[in-house]
Amino acid sequence: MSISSQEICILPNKNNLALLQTNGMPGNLYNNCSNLPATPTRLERLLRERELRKYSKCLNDCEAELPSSTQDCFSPDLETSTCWFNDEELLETVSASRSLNDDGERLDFRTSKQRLLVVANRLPVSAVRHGEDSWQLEMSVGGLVTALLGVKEFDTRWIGWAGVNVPDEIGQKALAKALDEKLMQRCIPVFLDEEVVHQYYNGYCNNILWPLFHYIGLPQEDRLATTRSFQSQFDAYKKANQLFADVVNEHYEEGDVVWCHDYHLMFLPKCLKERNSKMKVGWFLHTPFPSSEIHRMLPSRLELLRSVLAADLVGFHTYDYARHFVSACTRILGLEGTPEGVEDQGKLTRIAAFPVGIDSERFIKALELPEVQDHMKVLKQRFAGRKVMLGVDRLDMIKGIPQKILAFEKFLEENPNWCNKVVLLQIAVPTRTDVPEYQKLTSQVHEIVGRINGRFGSLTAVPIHHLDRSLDFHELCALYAVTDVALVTSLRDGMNLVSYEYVACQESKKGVLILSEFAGAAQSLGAGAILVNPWNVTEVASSIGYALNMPADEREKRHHHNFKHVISHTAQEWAATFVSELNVTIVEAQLRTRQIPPPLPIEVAVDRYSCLNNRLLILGFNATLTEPVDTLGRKDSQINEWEPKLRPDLREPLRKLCDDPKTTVLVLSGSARNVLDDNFSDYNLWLAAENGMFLRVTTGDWMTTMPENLSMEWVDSVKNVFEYFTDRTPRSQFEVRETSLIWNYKYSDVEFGRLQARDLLQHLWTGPISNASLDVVQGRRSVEVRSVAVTKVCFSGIIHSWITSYLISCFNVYIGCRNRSNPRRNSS
Ligand SMILES: O=P(O)(O)OC[C@H]1O[C@H](O[C@H]2O[C@H](CO)[C@@H](O)[C@H](O)[C@H]2O)[C@H](O)[C@@H](O)[C@@H]1O
Ligand SMILES: O=c1ccn([C@@H]2O[C@H](COP(=O)(O)OP(=O)(O)O)[C@@H](O)[C@H]2O)c(=O)[nH]1
Repeated sequence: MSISSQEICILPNKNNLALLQTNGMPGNLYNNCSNLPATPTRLERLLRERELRKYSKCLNDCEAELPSSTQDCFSPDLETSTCWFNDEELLETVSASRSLNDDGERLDFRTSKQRLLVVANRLPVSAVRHGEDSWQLEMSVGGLVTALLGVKEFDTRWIGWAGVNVPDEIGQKALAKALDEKLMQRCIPVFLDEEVVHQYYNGYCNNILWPLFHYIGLPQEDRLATTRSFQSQFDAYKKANQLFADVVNEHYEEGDVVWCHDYHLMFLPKCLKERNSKMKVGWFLHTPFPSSEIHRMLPSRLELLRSVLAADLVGFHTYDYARHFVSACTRILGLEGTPEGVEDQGKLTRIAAFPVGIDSERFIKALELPEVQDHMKVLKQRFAGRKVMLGVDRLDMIKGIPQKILAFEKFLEENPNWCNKVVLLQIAVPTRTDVPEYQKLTSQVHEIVGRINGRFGSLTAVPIHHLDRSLDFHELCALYAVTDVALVTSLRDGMNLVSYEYVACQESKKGVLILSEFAGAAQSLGAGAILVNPWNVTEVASSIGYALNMPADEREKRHHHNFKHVISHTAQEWAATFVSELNVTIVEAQLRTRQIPPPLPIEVAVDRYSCLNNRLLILGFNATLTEPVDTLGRKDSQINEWEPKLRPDLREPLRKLCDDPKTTVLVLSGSARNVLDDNFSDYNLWLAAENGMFLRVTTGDWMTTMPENLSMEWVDSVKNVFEYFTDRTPRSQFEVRETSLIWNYKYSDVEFGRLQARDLLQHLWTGPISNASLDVVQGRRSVEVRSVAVTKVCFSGIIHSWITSYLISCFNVYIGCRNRSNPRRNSS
């Protein structure tokens, strides 16, 4: 079949790439592309990317064949059609979507489905062994599986653990084969031995990270033993992540998108990028990310954050989780948080919220299936005359099952007339059964259910039906469809897809959703659901009463609102949005990299250095030769740390450099003369204090380059302002130098420090310095006020003439200073 005028054609034309769009196609956004800005915004890039993929998919679906010559595509219609992109950037976007063939000139529409490697701890199926080489595969239960099975737009391979130990090669080969043939998404197993699973999955993942991320905290009392085995569990975690990385590397093809999932694989982005820095890596967290104060408790807090930041794009269900993550990176790692993400040494990791959804169509369509209808009939008969409330959860402490049941008990207590008229069906799917905490929870729940049924039940009926098992998809849909109220009381929950599924199946009944405000879903379904604090049993009990008595029109309105959301925010949309964002992030990163001067390759520098005879090394002091700041502010009690000190490990190398007759060293700093004297008097070098206002060789006296008429009348009033803010900003300090004043808050709480700095600047601008000829320099964590003539830039003029007149003829000059993470924000 050839491409008709109702389809599109992507043509490369010499240097430009034109995407020609004909009338009938969707995506009219760029119909008038002469308006397309030369430098598109991120949103525009994203829209292009998404549209492009839609087109490719469209062509793919109708199996369009490429005409023998791209010129064949021209038709009168096409002549008048819209010309899209014509920039190099689009070429990258297109090739990112794998539409570009090897020679980069023609596009192969048929390979345009982007290859996606989904890497998650768990495969969508769990394996049960039936013989030496025979395996039975069963669907895994959990929101992550539900969400990812809904992803259909990509050529997906799923890499994960099959939930079983397979020590022998025959078994491994047979399982790999069975998985390869499974489902529409091919599955590739990662084999983990029992000890690794015990330490990594049961231990580090489910006994440490999971409770911590859900605000349950680190092991205490009977979980205290974990504290001692923490390091070995963390080692197993890293080892397991490396095993996942090995499998990814084995199956990776250039251009693939690698999407890592969840708290089990926080180390994976780093492992992958270390091996191949060009790999497109995204990481998504399905759980909450807690406040930085909670994350801070984790002994491996730094390593985990750094590893995740190796990814190009990091995603969370909600803006709150993303915000917490950025805050952990700024407070714990001391990095720069920007509206786009987190920046470290010029590298930006994009951080954003991507709320997951479900494959709503699958649920809606399932309701028509005869087997689902049959289940519905049976359920309706079984509970005729009673209102039915539903709970569907993994039997996990975060799901608040005991709290839910206690609230239901309270409701029955307070509303005895409802006793025989309402029933709670609780599906509690066993999970992580090897972890003692989960075993304990099971007994606790059984005990409460038994007590309440004993208290409120009769010979013929009990108020709570509790099932410790999972249901198949059809049974579950039937339950969702016939019940009157769904009760989700998670104490914390990344998203909670059960609430989405319930809404999707309630188009006819319009049941009520009672939803914990601590589930991510509360942010999307909050307007239609009754939101509750699950810890407040009284509130939940009264919400149950409200839901059971809710008039039909209110139910309808609430349901309609949520239904609209569920059908428009699907799992497919979620994945497509994430991958588009990842593709665009990579294009933008490439554009950024081109703007930043590349780091000097060490070998080249060393080579050049070695073959020269007269060298001048100009070194910065603060953060170049001093200890880095402990971003957690632990050194606050050690006042002497506030004084900048030459790093002990640099003393020897510096001495060697200074003693080398072929090398002259100059330390150029904003610090005062006495600070440089204290640190460098013993070395044979040049010192330039206060940004070059003072200069001396250590064997001689200080000279000044300060202009004679430099006015310092402003100092006292600025000092008053600095004093005021130092008093009110714990761990901040100010320094009075001979030509400038500097207030710094590098040991203070970074966010508070920034607010205070803003306020301080306001005071300065409207007060003491409003008319003075001063420079106010806002540093990364400081504010400096100095006379206009006092800057390193001025000094560079001075040094330039000094070097020219005195040294340049015989020296080769090197300048060393700290790596600035955000040049825009740094002044001086
Ligand atoms: O694999 P398991 O240890 O048996 O646990 C099942 C899954 O539980 C968690 O699900 C989360 O993902 C959902 C979808 O994004 C979300 O709605 C829910 O709030 C989360 O709890 C876990 O994060 C997965 O990795 C597990 O596979
Ligand atoms: O018997 C059951 C009970 C639950 N689920 C599925 O398990 C997932 C639970 O996801 P959710 O996001 O609510 O929580 P998670 O278990 O991932 O924490 C949902 O998709 C349910 O359809 C299932 O397949 N069978």
